Amino acid sequence: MYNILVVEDTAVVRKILAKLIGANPFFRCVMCKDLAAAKEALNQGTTFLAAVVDLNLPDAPNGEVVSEVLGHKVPVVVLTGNFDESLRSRLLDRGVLDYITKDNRYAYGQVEKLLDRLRKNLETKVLVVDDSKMCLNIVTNLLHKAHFKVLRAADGLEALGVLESNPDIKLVISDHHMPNMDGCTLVKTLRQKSEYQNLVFIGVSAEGDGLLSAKFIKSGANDFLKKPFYHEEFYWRVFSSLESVEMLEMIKQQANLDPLTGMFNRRYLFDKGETLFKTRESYEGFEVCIFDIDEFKQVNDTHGHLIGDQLLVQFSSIFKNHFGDDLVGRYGGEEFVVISTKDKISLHCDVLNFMNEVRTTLFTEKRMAVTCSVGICVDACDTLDHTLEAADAYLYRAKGAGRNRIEPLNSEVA
Ligand SMILES: Nc1nc2c(ncn2[C@@H]2O[C@H](COP(=O)(O)OP(=O)(O)OP(=O)(O)O)[C@@H](O)[C@H]2O)c(=O)[nH]1
Repeated sequence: MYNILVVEDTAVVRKILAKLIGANPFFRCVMCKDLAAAKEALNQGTTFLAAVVDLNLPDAPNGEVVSEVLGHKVPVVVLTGNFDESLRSRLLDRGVLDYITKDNRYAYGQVEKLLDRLRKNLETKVLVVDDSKMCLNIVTNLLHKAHFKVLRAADGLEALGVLESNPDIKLVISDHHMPNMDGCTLVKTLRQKSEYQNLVFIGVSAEGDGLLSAKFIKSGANDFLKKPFYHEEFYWRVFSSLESVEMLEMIKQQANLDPLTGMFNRRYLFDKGETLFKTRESYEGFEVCIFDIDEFKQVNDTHGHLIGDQLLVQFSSIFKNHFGDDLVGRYGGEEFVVISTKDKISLHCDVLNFMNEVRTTLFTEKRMAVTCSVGICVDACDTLDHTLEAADAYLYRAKGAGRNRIEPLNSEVA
């Protein structure tokens, strides 16, 4: 949980901010009506992720709260009705992270979005690459103020080494003219490797005739900044590049998940399953199981589709608990798949334990008893598809033999 300090004298604005910021499960708001209350909150030793402050307070009408909060090294977001451009630029120069005016209803959403960005930054590693110590320090300082974790390198070659030993770096901010390897060569080299396709890369340079920015972008950079840059532009370019890549990652992740149960879907099972299949020699085993809930149609017909959905969610949650070490997913309707690389006896025991839990569980608010049937193929066929087909044939046999059983049953664990 991260604390957010809100210093605002208008009750209705406090209420809006409390609702918006409070809706974020990571945030706890500390509300102050004036500078005196803010001082008290800051001096209590509480750590704040950021502060959202109004400039015109009853006991501090000229933005005095900004110095107070900055003095405690807490990032400041000004939310004000004051549209004075020179005041805005003076405050930004003093290190205020952003100056947001209350001129439309989106302003409040913008504040919440910025706070959430700061929270995500705590876990975001950035590599700054520059041969000038002074430039490295300026950029590092800006990034630290926005809560990023910062690593540094003096040229492109050194950057490659830092990236190799820190695969969780999300963003590179790189100068162009450097000894050993320049910025454009660095980004070109990175984009040739599959592991760096999602890395955000921002080129920076004092050379700004347009040719270099084009060269950077053509080499694979996401954006370009001309030195010297204004820190507001720096932050928003960094934030928006990160957000685009995060959005793409989220879409990719969603594309792999079944929306009802949150389990991996068929597409992902095939993709990941193929990788396991190709490398199966290196594991203790390679088995495929297909589980199918017995007479599930009757559940829908008797209690309706929503109860059927509830049952699937509950079933999949038990399923995930029992096969946490394996590749598992929803194969279709009421069918679930396990692709396992452990030895066949261990897998068989897991299957039996799972089926026993299903048999003894009462499902949904209707407290229904449920069983399932399983087909297991313990010896990989020539392809993954054929292995799945073999497991499916066993499942068919289990259904035909009366359901609520494993086919074939391993005599060593039966
Ligand atoms: N509620 C709900 N039902 C689904 C979903 N996907 C598939 N189904 C239903 O699952 C039922 C599967 O029925 P059948 O294939 O006849 O199988 P069954 O009734 O389980 O019978 P056996 O497999 O032979 O034991 C169908 O009625 C589908 O409409 C879903 O996401 N939610």
